[in-house]
Amino acid sequence: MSDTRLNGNRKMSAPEGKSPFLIGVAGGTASGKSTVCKRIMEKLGQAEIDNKQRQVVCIAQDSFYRDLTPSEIAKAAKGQFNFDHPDAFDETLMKTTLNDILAGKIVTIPTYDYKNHALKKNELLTIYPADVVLFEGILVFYFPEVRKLFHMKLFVDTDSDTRLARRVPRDINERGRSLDQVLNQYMNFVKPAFEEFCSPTKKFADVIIPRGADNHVAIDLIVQHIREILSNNPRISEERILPNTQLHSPANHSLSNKIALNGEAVFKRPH
Ligand SMILES: Nc1ncnc2c1ncn2[C@@H]1O[C@H](COP(=O)(O)OP(=O)(O)O)[C@@H](O)[C@H]1O
Ligand SMILES: O=c1ccn([C@@H]2O[C@H](COP(=O)(O)O)[C@@H](O)[C@H]2O)c(=O)[nH]1
Repeated sequence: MSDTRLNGNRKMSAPEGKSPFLIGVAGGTASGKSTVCKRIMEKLGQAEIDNKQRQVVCIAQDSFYRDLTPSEIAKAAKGQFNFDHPDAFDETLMKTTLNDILAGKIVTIPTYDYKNHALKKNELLTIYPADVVLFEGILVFYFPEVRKLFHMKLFVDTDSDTRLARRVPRDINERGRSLDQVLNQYMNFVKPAFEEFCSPTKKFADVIIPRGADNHVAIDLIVQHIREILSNNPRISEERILPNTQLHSPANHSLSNKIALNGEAVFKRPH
């Protein structure tokens, strides 16, 4: 059965299932990308829903780190491998997987084990066709062929002091690093790669979210926009999705101070 939907000004056909609205969420390490995605899912009433039933799903770019060679594994163990360089990712797999998702296919992706610097190939996540797919990571806008797949591009813009202050405890508590390891990796690889590869991709964003998940106005507006897109889709009944977002009205008048717009419209259509 063929499923055709109007997604912005591009008509997409998904013979095997739904073709989702694909949102890229970029930003430096610990900027709050995952937290912003989590908030969006919560506000769309998706957080508690079983994986198979979800209309909004989130995928991390970390699931597309490439396999390391034995000498790279040795380097990684000594904190000498650059996980912030585009070459650390499997661009082809990222592209194929996102294209499969856009074609409405069910895909499986591994989760990432930061302690061992490797994909957990026996812990696969199944991504079922959904209405909205969020794809978050430091370099999701870096690769042109991946970038062009997004219908909406968000950049989480949190200052570098805050990001480092968040990364240190996170990497120590959740990713098995010592303080020295975190700081050395940050100085040698993370910071220079952010400046060279991640920060320049901010210009591709449709919406820049200063302060990440603290920016409730930006998140509410994004949620509202997603809700409108979904309600324009005749296949999705209103009650299945999206209780109304409460916008914080006192802040509405000063929107331009809250969201840095990168273009003439708040949200651009697919390009
Ligand atoms: N607005 C915030 N206030 C306080 N802590 C935050 C905030 N946003 C994220 N964090 C914390 O900072 C760390 C990194 O956030 P995360 O969303 O995982 O960033 P990213 O996905 O960009 O690496 C996590 O420990 C998270 O709980
Ligand atoms: O084995 C690894 C793989 C990645 N990293 C670091 O992770 C961040 C990206 O994840 P965020 O959640 O966006 O912070 C990247 O900066 C890598 O340096 C790692 O340390 N080890």
